[in-house]
This record gives sequence, C-alpha cells and structure tokens, in this order.
Amino acid sequence: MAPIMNVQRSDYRDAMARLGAAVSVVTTDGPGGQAGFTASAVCSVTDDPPTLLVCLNRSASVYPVFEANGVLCVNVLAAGQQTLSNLFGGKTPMPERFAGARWSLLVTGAPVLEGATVSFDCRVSRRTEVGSHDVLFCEAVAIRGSDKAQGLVYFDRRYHDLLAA
Ligand SMILES: NC(=O)C1=CN([C@@H]2O[C@H](COP(=O)(O)OP(=O)(O)OC[C@H]3O[C@@H](n4cnc5c(N)ncnc54)[C@H](O)[C@@H]3O)[C@@H](O)[C@H]2O)C=CC1
Ligand SMILES: Cc1cc2nc3c(=O)[nH]c(=O)nc-3n(C[C@H](O)[C@H](O)[C@H](O)COP(=O)(O)O)c2cc1C
Repeated sequence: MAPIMNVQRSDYRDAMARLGAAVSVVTTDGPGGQAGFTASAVCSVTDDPPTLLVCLNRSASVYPVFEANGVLCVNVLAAGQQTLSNLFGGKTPMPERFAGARWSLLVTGAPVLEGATVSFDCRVSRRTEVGSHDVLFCEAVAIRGSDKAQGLVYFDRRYHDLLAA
C-alpha cells in the first residue's frame, strides 16, 4: 500500500480499522438517567490513581446523560457478546439496549454487565475536548472481573473471539 501524506478522515478511519481493539459497553446512571454506548476508544492512563480514559462523541445521544451523572462503568465485552456491541452501538432506544443483558451494581450506581471480562466502576475525574470528542478521564473506585470469560476484539470492522489456548 502506498504511503498517504495528506491524511483525510476516510484515510484515518481506514487506517484505524487496522488497529485491533477491545470493545466495551460504557454505562451510566444517576440524576441524568440511565444510558450506555459501545466504545473502542478506551485506554489505561495510570495505575496511581487507577485511571483509564474513554473518548465520547459530543454528538452522541448519550452525551448529556454522561455529563450530568459524572460516573460510569466500563464493561469490557467477552467472546459471544458482539450482539450487545451492536445494540449499544447507536440508534436503538435505551430501554431496548439494557433489556439485552443482565446488570448489577458496585459503588457508583452505573450498571455492571454480567458476563463481561472485567468491569471498571468509575468517577469521571477530568474531561477535555479534542475535536468531535470529549476525553473522559475515569478513576476506578471498584473493579469486578471474571476468570472464565474469553476476550472479544474489533478488527477490520468485524468482531473476533479471543480464545485462550
Ligand atoms: N471513537 C469513535 O467515536 C468510534 C466510533 N465508531 C462508530 O461506529 C460506527 C462503525 O464504525 P466502523 O465499523 O469501525 O467503521 P468506520 O469506518 O466508521 O471506523 C473505522 C475506525 O475508525 C475509527 N473511528 C470511526 N469513527 C471515528 C470517530 N468519529 N472518531 C474517532 N475515530 C473514529 C475507529 O477506530 C473505527 O474502528 C461508525 O459510525 C463510527 O463512527 C466506531 C469506532 C470508534
Ligand atoms: C465497535 C464500535 C465502537 C465504538 N466506539 C466508540 C467510541 O469509542 N466512542 C464513541 O463516542 N462512540 C463509539 N461508537 C459509537 C457509539 O457507540 C454510538 O455513537 C453511541 O451508541 C451513541 O449512538 P446514539 O447517538 O444513536 O445513541 C462505537 C460504535 C461501535 C459499533
């Protein structure tokens, strides 16, 4: 493939499709109501204080809800949960999204997904605007993991189960 020098949005998206990533359903609940969306833009920042980041498009219908609540739970999807990724990936009404799985609570009240490989229950400690997105820095106040769940990766615009040997 020839190098691209003047990078357009479509070039960037095609290139990012080559970067395999975990897929999470990020949820919230509180005074702003209940909401959730699918995110691949999730990354560890530092372990002290335990902080990860989530990038959220300001034009997403869920944006004002996350802004109002200030808490969220990053639920990393397991093999076989790609249906949930599509359900939370846009357009579907919120009650329908949550009806697709079973949920519990940890500390903040944000919904914690049953069967996720791991869930990070967080308070949003800082946020910054970059282009179309807000980068939410999220401090983990509780974590719940599953030893049994196998991973799920989004690569080349498709889902791939990540099975341990
Ligand atoms: N960071 C984000 O906001 C992401 C948004 N999406 C959305 O999900 C839908 C389906 O996506 P794909 O099937 O992966 O095809 P696509 O061609 O829209 O995206 C390919 C890749 O580009 C990146 N990307 C897409 N939209 C982006 C955005 N607005 N800001 C920053 N990075 C972006 C992601 O890494 C994505 O996997 C699209 O509507 C897309 O906008 C998907 C992945 C990440
Ligand atoms: C695989 C996948 C990954 C996504 N990653 C992100 C992301 O990291 N950040 C984001 O703002 N939106 C991301 N989206 C899009 C949101 O999930 C979607 O915009 C959100 O559900 C809100 O849609 P709505 O405005 O119809 O409610 C992703 C979608 C898919 C299918």
